[in-house]
Amino acid sequence: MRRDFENREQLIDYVRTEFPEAAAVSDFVSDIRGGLAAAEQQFDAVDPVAYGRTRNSLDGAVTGLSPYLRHGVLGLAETISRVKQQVDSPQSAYKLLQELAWRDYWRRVLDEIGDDVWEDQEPYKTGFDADYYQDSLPDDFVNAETGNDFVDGVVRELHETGYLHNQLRMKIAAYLVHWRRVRWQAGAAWMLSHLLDGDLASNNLSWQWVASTFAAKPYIFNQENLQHVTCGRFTGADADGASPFADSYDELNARLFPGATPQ
Ligand SMILES: Cc1cc2nc3c(=O)[nH]c(=O)nc-3n(C[C@H](O)[C@H](O)[C@H](O)COP(=O)(O)OP(=O)(O)OC[C@H]3O[C@@H](n4cnc5c(N)ncnc54)[C@H](O)[C@@H]3O)c2cc1C
Repeated sequence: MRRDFENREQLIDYVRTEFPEAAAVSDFVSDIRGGLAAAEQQFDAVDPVAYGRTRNSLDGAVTGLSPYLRHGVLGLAETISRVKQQVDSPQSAYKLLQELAWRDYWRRVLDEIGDDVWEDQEPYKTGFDADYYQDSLPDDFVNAETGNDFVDGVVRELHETGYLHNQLRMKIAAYLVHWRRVRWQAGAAWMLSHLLDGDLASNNLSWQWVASTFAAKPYIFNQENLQHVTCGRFTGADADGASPFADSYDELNARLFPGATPQ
């Protein structure tokens, strides 16, 4: 493959020509830059202390390191030790180190289970058997035409940027599996094919965690939490103003999982 390009446009044209099938699926070009210089620039902006305080918010100080870790531009062990050097004591970087440890953990699970990462690791704890869930993604979902500002906005964001904040990944996964009753495998394959940091271990095992096939209970969220973590960017409402995410957690659990055994 060619490696010498005069500018980014030339590189983009080359990739489009070499991978016409990919260009046909999605022709968006993400702002995320590849390469070591971009990775170093991204690392220089990391603030482990602010990360610990704000990482769950869409406006939070998340690192954007995942594409570089995924493609080996930055090594995981090297990144962990560089983060520790940035702070007075590892305690100050606790949250960031913990998240990097999750990455390591998922990778080790994948090493053990191999291709079974596509199989349910445990039964669903939702009160439904795996057969209850549909195998394919609904058309209105993939086309971002559900009418719900959160769902359509997140689908478009993933298609256009190749990146989603962790909270958006968790919530869109929960929507597909628990509100639309889609098997997590269909959602995982879709997300993996669009993410610039697409990683079999982190992706599939996180989907299984949301679905409850690798966790003690399903992950869900409500409208209040959605609006809070997305800093008001999404209302979570449908075109008619109603929201499938309204209600308390108790009410949502009763509605979504009527046959589940209480935890
Ligand atoms: C449904 C779902 C699918 C996911 N798919 C992927 C994927 O394909 N590739 C991928 O790299 N991550 C995946 N994640 C994990 C996480 O969402 C991303 O690593 C993170 O959002 C990447 O953005 P960041 O680098 O700004 O993260 P930050 O929040 O800044 O985190 C720093 C680093 O810690 C690691 N990390 C953070 N959160 C997690 C986590 N929950 N699990 C594992 N490692 C974590 C990542 O290496 C990340 O780069 C997924 C999570 C969910 C819920």
